[in-house]
Amino acid sequence: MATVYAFVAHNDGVLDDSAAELAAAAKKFTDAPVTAIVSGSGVDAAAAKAAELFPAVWKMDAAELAYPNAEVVRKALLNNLDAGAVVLMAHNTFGMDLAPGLAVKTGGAFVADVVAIEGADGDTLKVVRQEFGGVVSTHVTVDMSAGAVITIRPGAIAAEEGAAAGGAVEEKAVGDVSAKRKFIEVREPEAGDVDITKAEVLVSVGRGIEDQDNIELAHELAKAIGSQAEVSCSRPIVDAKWMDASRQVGTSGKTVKPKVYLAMGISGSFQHMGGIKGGLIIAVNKNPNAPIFQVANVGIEADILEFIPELTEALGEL
Ligand SMILES: Cc1cc2nc3c(=O)[nH]c(=O)nc-3n(C[C@H](O)[C@H](O)[C@H](O)COP(=O)(O)OP(=O)(O)OC[C@H]3O[C@@H](n4cnc5c(N)ncnc54)[C@H](O)[C@@H]3O)c2cc1C
Repeated sequence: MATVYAFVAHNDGVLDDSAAELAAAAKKFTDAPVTAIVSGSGVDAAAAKAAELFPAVWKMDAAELAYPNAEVVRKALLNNLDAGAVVLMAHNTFGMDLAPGLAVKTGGAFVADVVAIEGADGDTLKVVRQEFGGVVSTHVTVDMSAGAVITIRPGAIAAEEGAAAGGAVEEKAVGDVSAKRKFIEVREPEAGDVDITKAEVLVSVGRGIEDQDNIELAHELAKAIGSQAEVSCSRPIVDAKWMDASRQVGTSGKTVKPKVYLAMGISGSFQHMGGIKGGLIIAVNKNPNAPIFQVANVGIEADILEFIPELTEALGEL
């Protein structure tokens, strides 16, 4: 098998959780050393962190890579990758932009949004993807003989605890990365009313809450739980303008790490679940086949419009 690379995401010198997940994902199909690729401007700290997870690290450090422009990064990768390379990256917003074009340019196979890796037999890789919002799993074989670009769903493959690779960092010249796509500006999101990323307990409501007026039920439950609890939501609730975007959990919202996550009337789309990192997930849903029951630690089949007030009342009696 050709060299396996992991393109790792980072921010301000801090590696994204997906970096360790990519290291674990690679070990599921190769015993060979995997090279992490850290791209950006001023990435010494991120490269050093990547070296704790991977036996080798390529540092692509250049002013042109300061902003996440997939066209520029793709060119820098193509200037360095060897023929037949197998490249893993997170199935996040940037990975979705970078990966397909990279596969086209390298001529390798492309598999998106992998949730499990079953192993490899020679150049044939077996992976699992999900269809129909997670209701159906598809087992896919991938011919990696001409290389491959594989995006892995964040949170789907568990990182290894306490991995210490002690890798060596090698600086790579990025080469010609002139691109038609130009960086214009970074727009910070408006500050919201609460910081759900700090909450220990999240009462999170989805479309199952049915009506804007019912959102008050979630606030009452959070109040009954105590000051460590906040209310968060899935994206349809923000789209309906029933809650501020600062409360949205998911790949296009916030990433949260509460001790307890109460998912109320949330189906469990990967875009939502991708924003939950750790903690006990308690899902309440009236549909016994809701995909969230496959990933929740505790599943309760109930109507949340009855369950939430009952739980609030019971907590009030403690
Ligand atoms: C690029 C992109 C980015 C996205 N980013 C995000 C994101 O960051 N966060 C996010 O959440 N979504 C995101 N989405 C949307 C995502 O795909 C789903 O559509 C969304 O998460 C579904 O929200 P939901 O679970 O609340 O609604 P639904 O999928 O409609 O599920 C509602 C659930 O409530 C249950 N229910 C209904 N009534 C009741 C009741 N009375 N009691 C109990 N259960 C009930 C139903 O059985 C169902 O399971 C994104 C989509 C795209 C394309």
